Amino acid sequence: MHSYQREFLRFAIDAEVLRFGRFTLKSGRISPYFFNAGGFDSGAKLGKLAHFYAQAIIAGGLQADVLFGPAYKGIPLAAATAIALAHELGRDTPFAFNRKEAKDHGEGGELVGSPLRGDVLLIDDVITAGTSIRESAALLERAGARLAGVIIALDRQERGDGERSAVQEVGNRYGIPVQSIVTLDDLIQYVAHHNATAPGTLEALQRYRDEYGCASQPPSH
Ligand SMILES: O=P(O)(O)OC[C@H]1O[C@H](OP(=O)(O)OP(=O)(O)O)[C@H](O)[C@@H]1O
Ligand SMILES: O=C(O)c1cc(=O)[nH]c(=O)[nH]1
Repeated sequence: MHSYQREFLRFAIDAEVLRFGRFTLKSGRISPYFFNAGGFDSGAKLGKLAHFYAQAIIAGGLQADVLFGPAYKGIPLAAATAIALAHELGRDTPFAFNRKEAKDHGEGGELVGSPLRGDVLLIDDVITAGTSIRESAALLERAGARLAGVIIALDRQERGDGERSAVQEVGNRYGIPVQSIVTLDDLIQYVAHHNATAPGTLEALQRYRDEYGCASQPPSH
């Protein structure tokens, strides 16, 4: 694990974005941990988060014409990361996001921000079963753009439809790179080596990985 990944996990745990307990996921799975990007709830925290995304985008060599953040939590991520890319790296990248309910007055429609065109880099917080990414890929296709890559904060490394992880399935299905700042393996490694969580947390994470983890975990970046 790189030092920026350890720093990111400490940041997410301190901000209580990464919490441990009992959580029901969109997929219906009951998870002993949850990543709630909504907890990056101040200008300083969001700015720091965007810096980690920008670092991971560079580390993964990801290029795009437009950044796209799916509603809801992807919206501030796309906006903040576009600012970080412009200020820190001099890459002024257009960004866009969608509405979950299409607007029927004013400018109307489900898309906000830059027109979606060319290669689009999708930015989100987590991938669990991959539903959200598939929905976004269909939306991009309808708009005439191409999903060219995905960047997320946490790859939960869970099985999707088959034995492979949802991240691997998304990568193979669309032939695109899927980059994360950290993975569940990184989190387990971090919890094992730092006294940052309640007793029993490590074992609960390991049991969850045994139950829902993919057959072979992708390498940690
Ligand atoms: O890989 P998946 O199984 O789709 O799960 C991950 C998705 O679930 C959450 O979004 P959610 O749709 O719950 O909405 P929110 O952003 O409005 O919280 C999360 O932000 C991811 O987009
Ligand atoms: O799978 C989900 O629904 C999910 C998991 C997680 O860690 N964070 C989140 O916002 N959603």
